[in-house]
Amino acid sequence: MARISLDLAHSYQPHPRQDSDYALLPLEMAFEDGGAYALLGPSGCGKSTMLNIMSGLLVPSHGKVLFDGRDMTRASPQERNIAQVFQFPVVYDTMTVAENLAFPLKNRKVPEQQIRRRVGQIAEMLELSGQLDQRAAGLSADAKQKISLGRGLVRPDVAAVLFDEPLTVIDPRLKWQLRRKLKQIHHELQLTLIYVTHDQVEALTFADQVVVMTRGRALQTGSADALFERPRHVFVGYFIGSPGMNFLPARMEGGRLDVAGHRLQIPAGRALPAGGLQVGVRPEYLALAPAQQPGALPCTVSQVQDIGTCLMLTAKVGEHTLKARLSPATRLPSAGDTVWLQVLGEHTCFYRNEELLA
Ligand SMILES: Nc1ncnc2c1ncn2[C@@H]1O[C@H](COP(=O)(O)OP(=O)(O)OP(=O)(O)O)[C@@H](O)[C@H]1O
Repeated sequence: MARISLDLAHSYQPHPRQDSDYALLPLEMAFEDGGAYALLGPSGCGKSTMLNIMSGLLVPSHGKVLFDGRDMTRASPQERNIAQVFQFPVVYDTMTVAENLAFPLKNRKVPEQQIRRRVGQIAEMLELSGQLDQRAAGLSADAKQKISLGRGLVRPDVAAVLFDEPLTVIDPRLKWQLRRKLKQIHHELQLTLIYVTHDQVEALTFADQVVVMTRGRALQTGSADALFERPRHVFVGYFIGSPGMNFLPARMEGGRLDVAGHRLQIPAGRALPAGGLQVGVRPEYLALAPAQQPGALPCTVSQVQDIGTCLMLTAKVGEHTLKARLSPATRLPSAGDTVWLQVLGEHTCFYRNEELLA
């Protein structure tokens, strides 16, 4: 295994001139040995480009890729000792499940006995033990993709295993199970796993560290908790969570804080600089408050939905919409009612130019 560090940028164009010409803007980051990472972001943000640069399928147009401090920028995937699992199954139909799983080990001339042991272990982890002697040809797409996952995980000596949206073809019911299984496999095998997805649930279930990306930028790398509690960029606040973070325009002037046109008391212990700000608060932390309570705003209810585990309240403060997750025990307001929502509190984040300030 290896610590993989990147200090690079990539453009598919020969003469990039502006930020939009880059699939990856200049970034510096490291993937620690044995970690479980996810690269998360919307389509086209640069996830596959970053993965392919790590695997050696793509040479970055600028900068370097280091494995344990060694420059591997131009090394092939074989030289890097990387295993990859793609969106669609890569299996040999004429081989049995066991032969497919053994293939990467046979290629490396691993002794037969060790191969049998490792194939047995991986098959058991992925619940393929009962199908080891079956030919891959007759298997379902789910089972074939499980074989691909197994082939990625079977070598104990790889620098890292890279997964590019590996659960796309998997049936939704099995998807949930496999996500958890991969997490468990990570704990058992202690391999470095890097997993590309645009699905936040997939990323947050699987990974210890999630890299949130947009438009060629890696905005924040953090645990599920850090990304939820302290998004360092408004995009992270908006992209993580369901629904995402609420944002309201604010302004500090002459030591006074104005949020969406209302004067509010600055929360204790927060020093805010003068000028324009954005206030970010998660729907989970917006609570109903008594009228005129410090830090609360009067809002007009647009909609209340009972979504089982909670009530989802949609309300307007001026032209701005807020979403609040309220406990099911809450007395139900009706559309058109005025309610006070506690916007400022210990979980509230303040942003300037989209970056977290406090
Ligand atoms: N071979 C290529 N040649 C030119 N441009 C490319 C190439 N591959 C990707 N791009 C562009 O680079 C940007 C990043 O693409 P990339 O595939 O890395 O994003 P992604 O986050 O993996 O998206 P998706 O989830 O849709 O696969 C996009 O604007 C894409 O159009």
